[in-house]
Amino acid sequence: MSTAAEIKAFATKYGIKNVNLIQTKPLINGKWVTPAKAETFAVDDPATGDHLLHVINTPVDLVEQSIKDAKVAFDSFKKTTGRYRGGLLKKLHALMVENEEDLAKLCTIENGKALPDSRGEIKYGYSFFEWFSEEAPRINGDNISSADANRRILTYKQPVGVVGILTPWNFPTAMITRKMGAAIAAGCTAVVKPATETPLSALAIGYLAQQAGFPPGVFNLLPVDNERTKAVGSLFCESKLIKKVSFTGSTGVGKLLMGQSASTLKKLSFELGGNAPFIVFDDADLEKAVDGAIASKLRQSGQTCVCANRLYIQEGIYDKFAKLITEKVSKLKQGHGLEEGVTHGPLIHERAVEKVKSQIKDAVDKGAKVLFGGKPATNLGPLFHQLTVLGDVPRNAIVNTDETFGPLVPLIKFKTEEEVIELANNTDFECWYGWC
Ligand SMILES: NC(=O)c1ccc[n+]([C@@H]2O[C@H](COP(=O)([O-])OP(=O)(O)OC[C@H]3O[C@@H](n4cnc5c(N)ncnc54)[C@H](O)[C@@H]3O)[C@@H](O)[C@H]2O)c1
Ligand SMILES: O=CCCC(=O)O
Repeated sequence: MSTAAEIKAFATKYGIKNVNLIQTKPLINGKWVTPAKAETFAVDDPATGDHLLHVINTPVDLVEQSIKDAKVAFDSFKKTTGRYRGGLLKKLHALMVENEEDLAKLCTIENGKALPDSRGEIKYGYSFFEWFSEEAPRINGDNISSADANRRILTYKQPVGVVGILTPWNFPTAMITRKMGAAIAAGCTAVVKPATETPLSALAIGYLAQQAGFPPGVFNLLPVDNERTKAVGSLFCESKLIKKVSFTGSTGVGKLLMGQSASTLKKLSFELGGNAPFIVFDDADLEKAVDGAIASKLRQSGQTCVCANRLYIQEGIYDKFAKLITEKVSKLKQGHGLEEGVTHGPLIHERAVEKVKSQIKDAVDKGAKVLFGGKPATNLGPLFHQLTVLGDVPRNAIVNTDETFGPLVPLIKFKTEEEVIELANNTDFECWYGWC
């Protein structure tokens, strides 16, 4: 792991005021643990490729120990009142507010997103603690009418037990706080494996949870490298002590985890991939439609699960829309997320850059036109790809069916409402609301 001097130098370099937020060891049963044989992995700045700090690669036996510790902690934590747990979350919320700017910087440094985006994430992240601090005291059951006059039916809500939390790099703070807020409010304890790319944001929450007075074992943080991630994923799914797994990430990994959970019939909550359509009709307000499309499609350089993936533009407004979105995208600024004025940072890893490149090549080979960008931007850093607008994207291009998770804006022309509804719904991803 990084030495105290390295951590101090890192904090000074990036203007992080609260140096205690920077932790590089796993948090197990209320302690920052240094294993006997301390292997580490590097945390990189995706904008430059520089190794920033080294974090301990938690050994599997310590992960197992932390699951046992979380179970012991659960046996008393489950008996606490919702009001007590709400109080813990309230304190943690206040501490995150106090350390907001430092947390935002940490997020940008390891994830690459522009600082204003990270500030938004931290606010979004701590809002879950505020929300669940208010929900915790009001976890009520139901009194249900019975068909039999001699009976009463009551339901109680009880915590499920130890929860395994697996979070992604694209919201290194908010995906932990959302899952953890709910678990703690309910009276569960948690073992968390943060994304390998972004452990620092997670460990900073661990530090603040300690300051907020979380009892030992209630919230455990287990950073591991990519190789060990698979072993920890299957351990969480197959452990009899873990009663629920919550995961945000790719559909492929979600399927794997679901398969691994069969042996324990685990309760699962997953948030996976998507393929959202963005539809613009001829009578749309052009400015608003273009601004909305950019905000949705290019947020965090296209790396959020709620990004629009494919843009359907009606033929009457198509040319004007294509011209305006190209103009507006050309004014956005890519670069290091901490640099003033930068709106878009790098992608997270080489696989992400390759996916964008291959979807562009596929669409262009099938007849799409590059209206803006179209190439990697290695002049900015190894993981940058130009923000790209493709026009006349044919319907057989892969981008119609496969999520990009990158800065590619594909414009697909349509004629009628019936046609576009058919196209929009022609996807393996189900509509959540049952409207479509
Ligand atoms: N829904 C979301 O918010 C979200 C977030 C990130 C990524 N994604 C999806 O992931 C794709 C690209 O990102 P990626 O390739 O880094 O995704 P990924 O699924 O490989 O990684 C996401 C997270 O899952 C963890 N993970 C990976 N393999 C695991 C395993 N076997 N067991 C347990 N955890 C494991 C990783 O540490 C990472 O933090 C995107 O196309 C998108 O669909 C979705
Ligand atoms: O990227 C997906 C997570 C973002 C969210 O659900 O708010």
